[in-house]
Amino acid sequence: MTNIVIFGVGLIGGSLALCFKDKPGLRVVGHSNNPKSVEKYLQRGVVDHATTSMEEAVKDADFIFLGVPVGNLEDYICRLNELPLKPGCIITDVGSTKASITACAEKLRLQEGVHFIGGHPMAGKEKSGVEAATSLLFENAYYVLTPTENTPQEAYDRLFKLLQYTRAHIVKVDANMHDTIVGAISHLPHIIAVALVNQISKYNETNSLYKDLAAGGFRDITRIASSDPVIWRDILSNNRDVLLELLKDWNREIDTFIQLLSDDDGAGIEDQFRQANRFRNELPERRKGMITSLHEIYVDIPDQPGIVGQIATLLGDCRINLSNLQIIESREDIPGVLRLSFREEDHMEKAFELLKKQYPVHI
Ligand SMILES: NC(=O)C1=CN([C@@H]2O[C@H](COP(=O)(O)OP(=O)(O)OC[C@H]3O[C@@H](n4cnc5c(N)ncnc54)[C@H](O)[C@@H]3O)[C@@H](O)[C@H]2O)C=CC1
Ligand SMILES: O=C(O)C(=O)Cc1ccc(O)cc1
Repeated sequence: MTNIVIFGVGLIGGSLALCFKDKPGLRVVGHSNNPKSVEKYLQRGVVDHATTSMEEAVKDADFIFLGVPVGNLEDYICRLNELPLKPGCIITDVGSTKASITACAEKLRLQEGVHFIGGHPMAGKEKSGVEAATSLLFENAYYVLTPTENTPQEAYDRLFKLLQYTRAHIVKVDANMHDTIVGAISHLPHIIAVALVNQISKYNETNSLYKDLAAGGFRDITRIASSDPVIWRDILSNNRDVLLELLKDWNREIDTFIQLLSDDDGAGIEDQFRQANRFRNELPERRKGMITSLHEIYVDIPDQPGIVGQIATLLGDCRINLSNLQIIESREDIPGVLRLSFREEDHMEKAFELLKKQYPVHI
């Protein structure tokens, strides 16, 4: 039996638990300091066993996942290192930053035969808590691991193998490089979304039409401003140096627009949009990105007349609301791929369950 222990069974910890739960030979144990949370994990069937005792949780652990906020990770590793751990145990985390935790684990002398490998499943959402957890969260997303030169290959391979249950694409990245890149593509956009919402909310105090008229585009690019304040306080503080540099660059981009507008430089504005269009259109089509605004699934469909209508009717009959439907590849020699978008996550999940009985479906 392989024992997997999860500290912090929230959105990410809970989603991992659901990926491993009921898989042959795996037993999932959840830990919380709060007895009510322990009850909740069991009631929701997210784990096989749950406890408030750290010592009991880790007694036979083969893998320990830390799903707590970034600001608590170092404390957890230090406390775990004081407990009797099983030789061969692998400790890993899911924190959105990787440099400081990887350096901390390197510096700390972990018990003989115990290894830490940093991890970051690069998928999530603006909701938090075990209530928002789903086994589909990581499917087709990247999952970064940050082993160091001291990480035994055997330990990396074991974690890599276990993580196949997430159906994510596991990639090895240097921890510092991770923080630089993820700072740019995830942390900076979260700051921008929050700043934009706060700017508009101040205008709204004088005229509530701002809120009433805020539609499509505004909602799309500000969805992530609804993310958990404590989780994001910790991420931004932890990646502070990288973000301060990125924000200086951001100011330069904004200054460019100030200049273009002051000069009434229409061609320059067009050029900014052209450049952005080019890069954005090159982003991977079918990979679940960091900042997905819609819930989408992809269905491989046979190239036969009426098939699109049949799928739409099937969903409609089950009261599943589609927000968009698009054929993204259709040639005679390959099946078409249908992209179905949903505004509601649970509608996407229902559609996934329904359609997978008849067609290959990907997330
Ligand atoms: N939210 C997202 O989309 C993503 C978050 N992450 C990372 O995953 C980790 C967890 O984030 P979420 O699952 O979103 O948060 P969450 O709030 O859903 O879950 C956090 C869990 O940690 C527990 N917790 C909170 N404060 C604690 C403390 N002081 N001591 C012990 N336990 C505590 C909570 O009870 C909860 O079970 C964070 O490190 C975050 O950076 C990684 C990928 C995506
Ligand atoms: O909601 C989104 O689209 C996100 O960007 C989620 C997210 C948040 C934090 C991460 O470390 C990784 C992914």
